[in-house]
Amino acid sequence: MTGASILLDTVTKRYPGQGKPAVNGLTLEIPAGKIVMFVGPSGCGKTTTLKMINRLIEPTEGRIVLDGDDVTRIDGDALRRRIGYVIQAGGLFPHMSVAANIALVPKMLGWSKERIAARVDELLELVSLDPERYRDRFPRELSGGQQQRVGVARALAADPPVLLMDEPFGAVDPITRQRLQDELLNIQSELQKTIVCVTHDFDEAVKLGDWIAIFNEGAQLVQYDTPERILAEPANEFVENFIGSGAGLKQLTLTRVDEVEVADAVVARPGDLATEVLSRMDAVGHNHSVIVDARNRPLQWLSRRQLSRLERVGAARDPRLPVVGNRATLNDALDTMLVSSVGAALVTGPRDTFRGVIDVDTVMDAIGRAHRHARTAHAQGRPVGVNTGTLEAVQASGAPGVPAAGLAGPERTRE
Ligand SMILES: Nc1ncnc2c1ncn2[C@@H]1O[C@H](COP(=O)(O)OP(=O)(O)OP(=O)(O)O)[C@@H](O)[C@H]1O
Repeated sequence: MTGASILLDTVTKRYPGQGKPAVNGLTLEIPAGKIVMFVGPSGCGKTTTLKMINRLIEPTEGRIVLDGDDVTRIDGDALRRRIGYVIQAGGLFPHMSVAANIALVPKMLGWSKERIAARVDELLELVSLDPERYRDRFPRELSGGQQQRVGVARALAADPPVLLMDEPFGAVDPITRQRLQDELLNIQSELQKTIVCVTHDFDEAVKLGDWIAIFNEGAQLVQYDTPERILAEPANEFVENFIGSGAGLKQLTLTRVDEVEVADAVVARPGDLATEVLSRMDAVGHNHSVIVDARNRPLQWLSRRQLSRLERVGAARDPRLPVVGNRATLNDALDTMLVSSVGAALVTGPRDTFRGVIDVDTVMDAIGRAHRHARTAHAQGRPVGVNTGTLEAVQASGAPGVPAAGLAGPERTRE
């Protein structure tokens, strides 16, 4: 694991001229290598809390502890080199190329030219941008999603243990957002950074978060728990309202396509005889066949009727093919199925290769199982989150919120 643990220890932020503190005595443990999502109503102090971690905002009181080191008083610039920071739309410098944007921190750290160039290409590959095509472009020559990818690459440049993200995917369309979220999860499974992310989108919090912190005004922590338990056992009415309607449906966001069994399909290749494909479909009672290219990537999904009009299978790629990646959530899969004429979706794995078919029945089964699992899940290793004292005090008192106490209910945080 490369992530570092973070502790906010009784942290308060008072802005000059403001009556109430923006953040009030918050003690929050952020476990190493996990994704923690901050959600809550506008102005509740999410961004202030996030920016106190890299001291873009200085806490008025309290301590910030990174992997056991008190970093509250160390040089802020030095601290920020250990913490990647991603903001909406990437926050790229418009007059600098993609490569120069990514190279910012490595340059400051005095890396050699060769090392920087190699790192830039490695990171572009990591965020699924072809280095040859993109390294010399300027931000205005990129789509919103591509800019966001470069923003993530830049934040990861010097391999920091911590990544802070402030509404990273707020400015892109829903489909691009879904892809960027999937990519972040893929990157995270490889790198295991500690990621703290502010979002306005509760579904995004459920999809990405190992832990979700739900705040009310003054960064009062209302519930700090796994997405499963927040959905199954909201701490109070505030959380219920925040989750909104369709908590059952949101369970779909908890399960990924690679966790459910996908169905086999009759697979054919360009050039195959249509009659031969049809007879293979007859043999297994299937009404559709998936056409894949030489690298096993889906090209078309043909019905009996479509095949019966052909002599041989063609090589064209259907741009409207309903495809989901295996890191997508069942919610994403359901969205894709609903616009597909087949009422199902094709699932692809690494390098977009075809894995199988997912249909509505599979999704419905999974909802039932997710619900039962959430209710019986253990709350082991739950990090502390309170507005009522230091970590030591909370632990010494054995008060609600202590991870070792384990069974502390969701009512453990005081409002
Ligand atoms: N520089 C500042 N000076 C004075 N008050 C500020 C400053 N920055 C933020 N605040 C106030 O502190 C409170 C918390 O703001 P913050 O930006 O942390 O909230 P947030 O939860 O991130 O909000 P949003 O979801 O709208 O981005 C708000 O009441 C805000 O008006």
